[in-house]
Formats: sequence, structure tokens, C-alpha cells
Amino acid sequence: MQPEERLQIGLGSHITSIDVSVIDTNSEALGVSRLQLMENAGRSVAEELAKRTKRGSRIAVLAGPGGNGGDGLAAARHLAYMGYSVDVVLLAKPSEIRSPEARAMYEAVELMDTTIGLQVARNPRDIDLHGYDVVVDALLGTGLKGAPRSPYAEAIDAINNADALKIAVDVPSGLNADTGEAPGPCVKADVTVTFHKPKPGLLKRPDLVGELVVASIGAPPEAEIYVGPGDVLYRVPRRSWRTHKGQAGRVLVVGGSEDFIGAPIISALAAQRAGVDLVYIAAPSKVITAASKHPVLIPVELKDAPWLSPDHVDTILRVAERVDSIVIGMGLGLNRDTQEAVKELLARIPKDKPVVLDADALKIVSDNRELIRRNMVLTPHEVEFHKVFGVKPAPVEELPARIRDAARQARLHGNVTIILKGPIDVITDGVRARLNKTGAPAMSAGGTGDALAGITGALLAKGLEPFDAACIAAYINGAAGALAYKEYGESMNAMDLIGYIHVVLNGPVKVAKEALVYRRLPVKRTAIGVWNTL
Ligand SMILES: NC(=O)C1=CN([C@@H]2O[C@H](COP(=O)(O)OP(=O)(O)OC[C@H]3O[C@@H](n4cnc5c(N)ncnc54)[C@H](O)[C@@H]3O)[C@@H](O)[C@H]2O)[C@@H](O)CC1
Ligand SMILES: [K+]
Repeated sequence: MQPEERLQIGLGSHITSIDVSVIDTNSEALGVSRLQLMENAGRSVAEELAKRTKRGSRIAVLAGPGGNGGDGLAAARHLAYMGYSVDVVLLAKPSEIRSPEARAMYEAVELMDTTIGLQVARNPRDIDLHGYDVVVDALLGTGLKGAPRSPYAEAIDAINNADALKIAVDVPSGLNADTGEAPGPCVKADVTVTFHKPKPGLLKRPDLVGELVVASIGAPPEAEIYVGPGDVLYRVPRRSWRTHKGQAGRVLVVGGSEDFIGAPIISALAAQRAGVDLVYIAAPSKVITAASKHPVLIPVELKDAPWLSPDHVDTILRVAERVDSIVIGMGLGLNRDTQEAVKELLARIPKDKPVVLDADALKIVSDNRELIRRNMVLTPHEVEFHKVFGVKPAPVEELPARIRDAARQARLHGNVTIILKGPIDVITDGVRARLNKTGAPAMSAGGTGDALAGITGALLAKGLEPFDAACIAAYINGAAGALAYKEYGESMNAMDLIGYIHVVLNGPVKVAKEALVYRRLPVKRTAIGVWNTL
């Protein structure tokens, strides 16, 4: 089996510190709180320690003020119960512990005055690790930025100089979990107990990590399989005071015809609400007249024909140079001229420009599939999928087969990203697959697909790679649809959905519950991990 024939369900075999934050947030939205994760993290550290050290041994837990320290404090409590002699050295003022979870862990330890020694050591000279059998390093984890500063730098040296077994919590303190760099002092651990999955930096530095143990801390696999609020929160770039016009993305929407006026306007408005700076809409005159009601859209009038024609291609390509992504298809119609124009356009757009193909553009590429390439996102529903690829996907109830069917076509077409829309969206580039469950039954209303294409184009323009852009667009579109459904019920339309994009984009965690209309769907089980057959 070639490695490239494998399909990864979820986030991959190792995870970055952003992935960790995404998983924790998604997990919380799925009902497993950060406190539960931290408790499990601490317990797994205690259990790994207990496998290696006899009861009654002397343990020092050095804790920092963040989540990593919280894990260490939870471990200390478990270790005390197991019968170890435990001293906690907190390297920060208790008031500096900011997260409610780490604070809860600290407050529990504070009350354990008969079983745990507690020292607040702001001055590194107060750290004395003589006589301990084990030192637990819970100073800094995935939250490390740059080289450790005082007093952590000195505490790290003290750990390295101690004559004891060194167990690092999640990451040896001082090591960048993403890059494997240690820009300053770094704990040299005998054992590192990391959580969820290995981080790339740990795999690069066995010299600092020692024996690597990967512990489950109870996050549901669905926190990775399903796109969640954490993906929106941590992967979509936010503007800063330095951002200048255009930097947050420029999108070009190409669509519409004499017969279909609204579709490209819906896409363009959705793209704008998804947070890009500039949205161009290239369309025949009738569409441009209607679009002029929306002054935030920049019109590019395609003159002298009621529909997109080959004569328009040069005009569109000139605008294409100025944008970061192009969304093509909504309401184009299937006129012969239009088909020719779309094919010419796709052949001439530079390959590095991300493109979303939706609606009629999908039908048009169905007999020129060599135009499909890696840097594209295709957004077919089941019928369109059949039309484009010539195969019917398995029904959504047969979820594993449906994922395979979509992934196979992505693989066969240059690892293009496909969003196979349905009650559960399947998003895949043939190497990875994730699912999206946000949405509402009334999203069968016209225009919701146009909105999805626009949001996808916006996220591509903001610099997300096609797979992440597709995953997160599906989530935002479905969640906005669910919120609109809550308000408008059966009467909801695509403009109502657009009216909620800002709510999801700006506060994904707050509305995560309402974003799921169905808690459970009757589908076949899908396991996380690597599937070896496609
Ligand atoms: N987020 C979560 O829900 C979970 C987090 N977990 C643990 O939490 C860790 C991540 O927690 P945090 O994000 O709070 O980060 P950390 O606990 O890794 O560190 C954050 C703290 O270190 C300080 N800091 C960062 N760089 C520094 C430097 N160069 N010198 C001195 N101080 C520095 C920060 O100001 C902050 O106070 C993970 O490694 C893991 O151990 C686990 O409990 C599992 C659940
Ligand atoms: K650590």
C-alpha cells in the first residue's frame, strides 16, 4: 500500500499547537469540558509515573501558571492519593493563574494541606530539588512563546541538574512543540507524557523528549472528525491594527445570466460577511443592475451579451490578477457560449489562484475534468457529484462508503478539495477527510449553496488552504443556516442565512450548540485514524 493511498479521517497523525486548541474547543462544544480534559491529563501523568516509580517515593511537581501547570496540579492530587510524598512548587503567584480550569486545580491542591507540600517560589533561588526521586515538569507546554524567561529559565536548569527521574507534562518545558526548536534552556526529560496525539516538535527532538507516551485525555474523536467552533476560532485569521485594505482578502465572483440574477449576488454578499476586504462581482448587465443595490460589491459589467461569453474572458482575467480567489458558477446557465467561456477561463487562470467551482460550473467541467486541479474547491450536492464524476456517492447513512467515494474522486482529480453537501457534509482532498453536521432542514431553500461557495471563496482569499477553507466554510454556512432556521423556521431563505454569518464568525463558541439542529443522525460508524483502502 502506497502511503498516498491512505486516507486520514480527522486532523492527522500529529497535531500542532493550533490543532490542540481546536480540539479542546470542539471537545467542549461536544460536552467534554476543558476541566475534564485537564483532569484526565493529570491522571494520565500520575499513572505513567506510577508505572515507573515505587509508592512512597518523593515527587516534586514544578507548576507554571498556564494549562500545563494545571495538568501538573491535577497529577499532584492523584499522586498524593496513590501514596506518594508530593511537593508542589508553583513558579507564579496564585493570582497569575488565569484559566478557570488551572485555578480549580490549584484551589484543590491548596486545601490538601495534610498530603501535599505547597511552595510558591517566585524567586528561583528558592527552588531546591535535592532528595526527590521524581521531578514532574509542568512549567510550560504548548503555550510557550520564545525562550523561557525568569524564573522558568532557572527552574528548567534546576530540573536538569536534579538527580531524579524527569517526567515532562505534554512537552519538555522550553521546547517549541510545533517546530522542535529550543531557543533557550529546555528540560531534558526521561519521559514525556503528551496528550491527544504527538506534536511535530516532539518527534524531532528525542534528545529532549526521552520516552514519548501519548495519552488519551477523553476528547471525543468527533472533536477532530467534525469541523467545530474551534476551527472557526483558531484557524480563520483576524485583522489587526496593522492590516491594510485588501490584506484580509479580495474575492471575485463570476456568475449570473439573464435568467438567474440573484445567485452570484448571494455568493458575493456571503463572501463579504465572511470577512474579506473587497468583493468583485463579474456578471452580465442585468445582474450588475441588481447588484448595484449593494454598494459593498464592486461591479465588473460583462457587456454585449445576456450571458457569460468567450469575449468576456480577458476582462475577467484582468480582475482575477487583483484578487486572491475566484468563485465561479452560480446562475451562469448552460448556454454554449458560457460553457466555452468557463472552460477557457479555467484553462487560463494562473494555477496558483484558488478557485471555487459551484452550480453550473460543475456541470460545465463534467466533460472536461482535466480542468479540475489541486487548488480548487468543488461544492457538489449528491446529484451534481454524480453529474461531475459519473458515479453516484453512497447515501449519507452509509457514511464510511460515502467518505470513500468522495475521497476517491478527489484523489483521481489531482487532490482537488470536494465538499459533498448533504445532511452531513463530507469534505476531502483525497488524503484527508472531515465532516460537517451544522445546518438545518430548511437549507434546501434556494441560494444556501451560493452562500457556501461565497464563504469558501472568502476563506481561500484570507489565505486558508483549500481543505481548511472548505471545512470551515461548510461549518459557518451550516451554523448560520441553523441560526436562521431557529428564527424563521420553514420561511427562512438564503439572505436570512447571510444575516447570521457574522454571529458565527465572531462568536463561534457561543452559538455552537444552536448550530447543531440534529444531535445524532442514523449513520454507520466512522472511525478516526488512517483508512488504508480507497
Ligand atoms: N487547553 C486545554 O483545554 C488543555 C490544555 N492542556 C495543557 O495546557 C497546556 C497549554 O496551556 P496554556 O495554553 O495555558 O499554555 P502553557 O501552560 O504552556 O503556558 C502558558 C503560560 O506560560 C507563559 N509563557 C509563555 N511563554 C513564556 C516564556 N517564553 N517565558 C515565560 N513564560 C512564558 C504564558 O504567559 C502563560 O502564562 C498544554 O501543553 C497542556 O499541558 C491540557 O490540560 C489539556 C486541555
Ligand atoms: K512541560
